[in-house]
Parts: sequence; structure tokens; C-alpha cells
Amino acid sequence: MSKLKKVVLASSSPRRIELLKQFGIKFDIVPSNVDEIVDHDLPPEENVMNLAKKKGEEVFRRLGESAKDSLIISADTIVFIEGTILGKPSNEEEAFYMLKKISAKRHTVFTGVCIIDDSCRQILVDFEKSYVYIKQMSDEEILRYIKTGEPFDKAGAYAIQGFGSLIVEKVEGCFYNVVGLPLYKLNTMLQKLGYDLMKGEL
Ligand SMILES: Cc1cn([C@H]2C[C@H](O)[C@@H](COP(=O)(O)OP(=O)(O)OP(=O)(O)O)O2)c(=O)[nH]c1=O
Repeated sequence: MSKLKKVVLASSSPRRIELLKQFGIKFDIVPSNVDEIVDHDLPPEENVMNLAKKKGEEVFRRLGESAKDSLIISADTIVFIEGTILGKPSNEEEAFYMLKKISAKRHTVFTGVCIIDDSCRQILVDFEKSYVYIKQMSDEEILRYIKTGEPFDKAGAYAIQGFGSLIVEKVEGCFYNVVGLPLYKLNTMLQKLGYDLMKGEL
């Protein structure tokens, strides 16, 4: 029988919180304090797995005793195009640069997922990738999109689930991976540890 005491989502992302909520499980929300520094010498999948793991481990350490027998889920999402990793834009200029770069092209979205299960002393880290095709955008369209305010806390400066749906022509692969939490991958990882979101179990 599982000794699991609680589930923690180590994230401040409203998308990740909503996506996990739909399975009716109870979980605490504890955002990590990790500086999201990308290592441009490492491949994108290594970056997202390293960052997801760092986020989970930081929250695990900070929770101390109360992390005992808990299961901590964390994730990190980036956009990868033509050898460049795009994180979250910190201002309008960066958002413009990113949107201009992904315009009329296909890019890859990588999300790393980390699960720390203290009840069985296991850490699983994996990643998912999806391909997203963005329509050709004029500078005016890019500026109009930036005005919605949506790009700022999103990797690659767009949100497929919002106004960004109007600039995405096509997605190949897991849609939820693009939103920030690849649910199919997450459940396959949970199944390796003996849980299943389909059974409302965790
Ligand atoms: C590409 C894309 C990204 N995103 C979001 C998902 C993530 O929240 C964000 C990428 O930043 P992350 O650093 O992965 O996550 P975060 O800082 O929002 O939250 P935390 O580290 O606390 O878990 O971009 C969308 O919501 N829609 C999209 O279409």
C-alpha cells in the first residue's frame, strides 16, 4: 500500500494548475524559486529536464519535513527554433523579436517533467516535444498581439490556448505539452510509479 501523504505541484503557472485540477485530485501549490537560466551549450531537451528537476528539488528541500512521503510534480517549457532557445520575454521588444522569429515557420516546444516520489524514494525526469506552425505575421499583427498582454509569461511569447490560437496554423504532437504540462507523458510517468490519473488516483 502506498504511503503517499500528499501531492505538490511545484509551479506558479495557472495553466499547469488548471490542467492538473481537472482530474479531481487534491494537491498543494508551491511555486519554486529557481532562476530559470538556460544553458545554450546543451540541447533543448536537456535544458527542460534539468530545469524541471531543479524546480522539484528546490521545492522538496524547502518543504523539509513536510515533504516526507509526498509526490512533487514540476515542469519547464521552452520554444526551440533554428538552434535558438526562447524562454519567456521580459519586455515588449523581446516579445516582438520572438514573434518575428517564429512567424511563418515551424518551431518545437519542449517540456521537461520531473516527479519526485518521496514515499518510494524515486525521481523520474522525462520530456515531451511538439511541433507548432505559426502563420506569417506582419509587424502590425505582431504588435496587435503583444497589446493583448498575453505573450509576457509564455515561452516563445505566445499562448496556444488564448489569442495565440489565432496565429497557430497546426500542431503536431501533444497539445497540452505546448500549454506547459504534457498530460499523456505525465500519466505514463505516474503509471511507472504505480499511480493513474484515469483512476483519480494519486
Ligand atoms: C508555448 C506556450 C507556453 N505557455 C506557458 C507555459 C508555461 O507557464 C510558460 C513557460 O514558462 P515556465 O518557466 O515553463 O513556467 P512558469 O514560469 O510559467 O511556471 P513555473 O516555473 O512556476 O512552473 O509558458 C503557454 O501557456 N502557452 C503556450 O502556447
